Amino acid sequence: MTALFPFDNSFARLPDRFFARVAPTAVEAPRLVRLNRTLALDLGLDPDRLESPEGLDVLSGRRVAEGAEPLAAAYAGHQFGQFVPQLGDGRAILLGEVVGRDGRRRDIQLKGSGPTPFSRRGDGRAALGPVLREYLVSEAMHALGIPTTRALAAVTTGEPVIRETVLPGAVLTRVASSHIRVGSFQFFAARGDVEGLRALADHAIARHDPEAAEAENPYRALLEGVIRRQAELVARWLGIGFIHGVMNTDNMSIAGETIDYGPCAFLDAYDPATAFSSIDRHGRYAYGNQPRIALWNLTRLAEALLPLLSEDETKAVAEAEAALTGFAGLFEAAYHGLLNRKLGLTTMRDGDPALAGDLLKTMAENGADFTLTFRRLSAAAPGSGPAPEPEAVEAVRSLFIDPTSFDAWAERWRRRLDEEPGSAAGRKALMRSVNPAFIPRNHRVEAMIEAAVERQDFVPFETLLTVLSRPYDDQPDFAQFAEAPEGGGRGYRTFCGT
Ligand SMILES: Nc1ncnc2c1ncn2[C@@H]1O[C@H](COP(=O)(O)OP(=O)(O)OP(=O)(O)O)[C@@H](O)[C@H]1O
Ligand SMILES: [Mg+2]
Repeated sequence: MTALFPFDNSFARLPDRFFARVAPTAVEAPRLVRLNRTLALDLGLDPDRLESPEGLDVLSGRRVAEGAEPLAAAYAGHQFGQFVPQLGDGRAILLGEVVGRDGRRRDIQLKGSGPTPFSRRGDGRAALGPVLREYLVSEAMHALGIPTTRALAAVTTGEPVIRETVLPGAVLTRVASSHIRVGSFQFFAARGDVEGLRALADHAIARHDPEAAEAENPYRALLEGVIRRQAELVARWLGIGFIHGVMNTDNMSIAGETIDYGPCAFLDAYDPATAFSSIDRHGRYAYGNQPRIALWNLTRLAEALLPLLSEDETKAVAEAEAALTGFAGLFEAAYHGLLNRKLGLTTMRDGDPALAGDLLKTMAENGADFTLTFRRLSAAAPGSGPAPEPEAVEAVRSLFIDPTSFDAWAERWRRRLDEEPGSAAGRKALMRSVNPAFIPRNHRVEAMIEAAVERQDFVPFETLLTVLSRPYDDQPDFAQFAEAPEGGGRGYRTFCGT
């Protein structure tokens, strides 16, 4: 019989000091909450077998799958600006890598599968609520078209985890292009281990930037690759109102995927100062700060890479600075390009960033819901055909405390659209493809978690997954899932470390 996972491991071939080999801890009474059958097929796996008792044993950590080489990776990281030289996978265990049907190599990792040598004071476990949040939000991000780690399965363990209260335990099977983080490089840099740093960089180049190997300075090319991916990723986050919530350097992926959905949340009413995480008291990781923090983290990566950039220290710093200088332009281009598409503009003119910026400012002053404003604008966009229905315009206006402030802006928008090529239908289709109707609204995610944890009711989880798998379609049967919460969702809080 063939193996459940056709593992083809490369990270496990790196030197011993990169990780601790450790098996998952067996759990009492595992039960499958959900298997992502579509993803399983994409990875070339057999979903029926994964759903069988044999699969459940592996997905819950009761049995080590054939070919797996379980390990917890070492990494360091800046947490809220403070450097911690040793973190590492304290509750995650990499089983190995598989090469999917698309030829892409992906990590298969269990999160919440028991203690590792990096657990510090933690129990190595995850509670059901955060596991369901990560499953749902990462899959929603994927459907929204945003680079992310994926969720292959969620299982309950049948064992309690002790947090502020006693909660049901769970394990998430996470799939990622890799789990190499900015903090992975910081781990070796902090130890002055240049050979470790080089081995990690070469591994990262092979996996994420193979063309960098041919560059004049491969390590600068790697740094530039990470900078480009992160600049584009953060622009995409802003485009859907995503707030990561804990952008520590150990939560920033070299592959450019969104990773670690601990305290993440989405904007309801637009306000760039929004920070939902209870431990983010100074708003370090607020919505509008994310580009600045990404650059701060990338600067830490560049510092870690200095010994590889050149043997001459002055030259190394010059290489790092030159690469980092590129961030602003890449981010601005991605962000303003996206904002323009959200407004139905396919060309870029000098005044466009100000036009978009003034809409956002008016939304902030008027408590307008971010997602609804842009989605409804798609229906209110004028074109070469008949004028938009008055109801469509009114649907946007009504989101603003002072609707006349929207009218003043909309006048400028219409004049700008008059200069655009293309048909009205094409414009609407473009806008609908970048302005989702459905995002994982915070109040819906909380209600879903409460139902599962308090009442063992997984129907809201399944329903939300269904709705969020087609975020750009109208889905009239699920219209209530597009609605904003009462009061713009301002009092919402998320909690870390669960
Ligand atoms: N319950 C726990 N037991 C042991 N270690 C933990 C626990 N919770 C968090 N940690 C560790 O604390 C550090 C910071 O946690 P953080 O919340 O950023 O990550 P995470 O959600 O556990 O994992 P990841 O970044 O892999 O998604 C990580 O090294 C993590 O492994
Ligand atoms: Mg983390």
